[in-house]
Amino acid sequence: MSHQPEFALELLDVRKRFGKSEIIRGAQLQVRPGERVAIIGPNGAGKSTLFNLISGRFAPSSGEIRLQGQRIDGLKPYEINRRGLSRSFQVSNLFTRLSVFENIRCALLWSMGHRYAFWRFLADLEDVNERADQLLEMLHLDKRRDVLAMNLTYAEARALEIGITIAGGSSVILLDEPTAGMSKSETKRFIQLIREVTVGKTLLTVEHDMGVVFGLADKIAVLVYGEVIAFDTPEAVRANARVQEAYLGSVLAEQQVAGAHTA
Ligand SMILES: Nc1ncnc2c1ncn2[C@@H]1O[C@H](COP(=O)(O)OP(=O)(O)OP(=O)(O)O)[C@@H](O)[C@H]1O
Repeated sequence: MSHQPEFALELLDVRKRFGKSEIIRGAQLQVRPGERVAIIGPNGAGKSTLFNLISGRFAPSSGEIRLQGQRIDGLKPYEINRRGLSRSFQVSNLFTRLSVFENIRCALLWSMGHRYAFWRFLADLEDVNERADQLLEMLHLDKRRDVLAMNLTYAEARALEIGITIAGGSSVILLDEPTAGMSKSETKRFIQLIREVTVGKTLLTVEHDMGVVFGLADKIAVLVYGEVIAFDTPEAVRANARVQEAYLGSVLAEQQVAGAHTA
């Protein structure tokens, strides 16, 4: 039995400069296995940059990033993926001319191709179709199995995208604004779907919609000017005076006003 590290993902004094400006300024974060974490913060706080650092698109200027206790900072995105971290792709990265089933099958084959020796790969090939169908059922896409990806509704395409992200069996999943562009009822269903398909996994999302944040996250990380100023349960973050002042007070007020107008 391999022992499980205390943290699935750790950021230790992570910094990132672009030219002269330091965008991530000593970010700290310790995420336990199985936690669902939403990263929130004002525009330009560095949320996307943080995701790009974790997934290996950028290397940090200094600091450490650890996945299951092992350093991953400076590794290439595919190497980080191989170690068990998967980031959602944009809808446009679906194979639009392949069916839903074929998209999932490709994701499974791709992940197996680099994880297994060739003889093992051949043996496992027989299981792939079955596993693809299981995933489609979980995603509630089984009835859309043979539809071309280009003919899916927006919400279905986002579900397929999440299926592709989790297909490889990664234990840490990064989702960038998973419900962006969805209606209120689609969003509600989609949060439930994300909860179902990520059971047992560690989940990080970047999210602007506070309804999604409070519906999905066990913990919230508040990023302001490249620093994590709070990392706690939704209730504690909501009550945190520093967060209220820096960010959440105004956002919640705005979203309540917006909600009142659309209600
Ligand atoms: N490759 C880059 N080169 C130079 N500056 C960059 C680069 N990427 C991001 N930045 C700058 O870093 C800052 C933070 O951007 P980032 O997109 O990470 O913020 P964010 O919190 O995701 O914002 P939003 O909520 O608006 O998406 C911005 O000022 C942005 O201009």
